[in-house]
Amino acid sequence: MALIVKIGGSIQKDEKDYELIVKKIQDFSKKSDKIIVVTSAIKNVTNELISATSNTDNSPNIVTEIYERHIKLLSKLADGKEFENSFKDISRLSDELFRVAWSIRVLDEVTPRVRDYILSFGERMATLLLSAILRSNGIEAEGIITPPFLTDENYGEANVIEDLSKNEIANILENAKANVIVLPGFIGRTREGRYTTLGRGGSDYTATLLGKLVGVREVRLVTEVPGIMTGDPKKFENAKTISRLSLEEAIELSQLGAKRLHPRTFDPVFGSDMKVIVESLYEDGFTIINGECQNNDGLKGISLLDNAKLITVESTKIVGKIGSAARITNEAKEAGVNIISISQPASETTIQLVVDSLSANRLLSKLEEIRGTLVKDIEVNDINIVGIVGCGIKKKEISTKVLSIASSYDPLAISRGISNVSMTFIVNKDEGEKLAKELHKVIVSG
Ligand SMILES: Nc1ncnc2c1ncn2[C@@H]1O[C@H](COP(=O)(O)OP(=O)(O)O)[C@@H](O)[C@H]1O
Ligand SMILES: N[C@@H](CC(=O)OP(=O)(O)O)C(=O)O
Repeated sequence: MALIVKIGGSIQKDEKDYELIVKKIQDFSKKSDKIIVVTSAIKNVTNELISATSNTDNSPNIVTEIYERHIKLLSKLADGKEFENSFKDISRLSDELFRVAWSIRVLDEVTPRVRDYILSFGERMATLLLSAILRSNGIEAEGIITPPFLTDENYGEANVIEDLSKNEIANILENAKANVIVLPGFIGRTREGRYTTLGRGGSDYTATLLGKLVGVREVRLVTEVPGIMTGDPKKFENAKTISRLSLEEAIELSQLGAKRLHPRTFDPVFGSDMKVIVESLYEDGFTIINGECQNNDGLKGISLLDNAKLITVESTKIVGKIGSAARITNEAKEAGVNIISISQPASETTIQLVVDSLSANRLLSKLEEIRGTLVKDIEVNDINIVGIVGCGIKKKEISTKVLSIASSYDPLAISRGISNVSMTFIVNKDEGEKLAKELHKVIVSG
């Protein structure tokens, strides 16, 4: 039975990391006759490529630095013929990237299609590097840089066409010469052969979707933290690994930003008996994700989103008027702004929208255009979003406890997520961290 192993970008930074990755793949090879390794771009490369697309003056320098990092790692970790061949392959890809970097510098324009094309180099170069390192360490591995998925043309957040991709993947597996196949995560291609990306964190989603399309039992997401934790260990000092999450809990936590997982990561797991394991390259501890809520489930994890704005649109003209909410949300659509949360009191006098701080101004200027018609007043507040997840929240005694803690922070809005396994509180910006830490204490103390 094949096994899918996703190697995150956070654990691809230096020689030590690659030594541990080699060891991990060797260990997995003892248990599984076919391994599909999905790789992300090496640490920070996607962010750097994004900055190349917004800071076009500097793009040739950025891509030169990316190329040098790959070659430096290759020269330390591969030798002889392996080094020579892979050096040529990585250099060929980098030449192409360098030419694109110069064109965007000259044109000072990057379309969504070109942006995805540029981002695709991160995962493609990582595929060449990782497969070369595995081979240099005696693992029979083949790197295939063609993305395994066919997608639509929704650049930046492409949708995978599953039936066509299934055939593609079957072809890849049939023609592969090695038992360890390294594929690029995060990227796809259209039927015309143009590169697309699936959205940030998309390699985790690549791994689970491949798992579904190939029909595997287990997908392993290998990263720098020992599983999905009760809170981001960078924000919550005493965060602990969550040993098991039901699918609903995992979906809620990933949507709320835990472990920077792509929001669709767990979609492919529905209706299958595939389990997903999130584990660390460096230490023991892992999270198993599968199945439904269990009776003894309590509270599992917390998230704190601290860069959001609450936009309150006030208008007596909204009351009882069919289509007014649609009109407001359509402004967000027109502005290309994702609505994180939306609410309206039964009096229908206001509509509250929560959006990312970075996109708030785009929405505000669209709303200003309809001031005086549908919109009377607009209020903007800096807020935090605190989300708490766990099947236990369905139990009255647990939800009462959570609500009573939150009530002392005077939440601006409260909502519940899928299958009632989460609660989200919108609070003023200076209150979020305190509330999240207090709720986190309740989770950790069980
Ligand atoms: N609840 C959480 N559990 C674990 N990690 C979290 C959580 N919330 C946020 N993170 C952050 O996610 C990071 C790992 O995600 P990411 O950098 O995308 O890894 P990778 O590149 O390996 O996919 C961790 O370093 C951690 O700071
Ligand atoms: N490289 C892409 C895809 C990805 O999933 O990366 P990572 O596994 O490092 O989160 C990104 O940064 O969005």
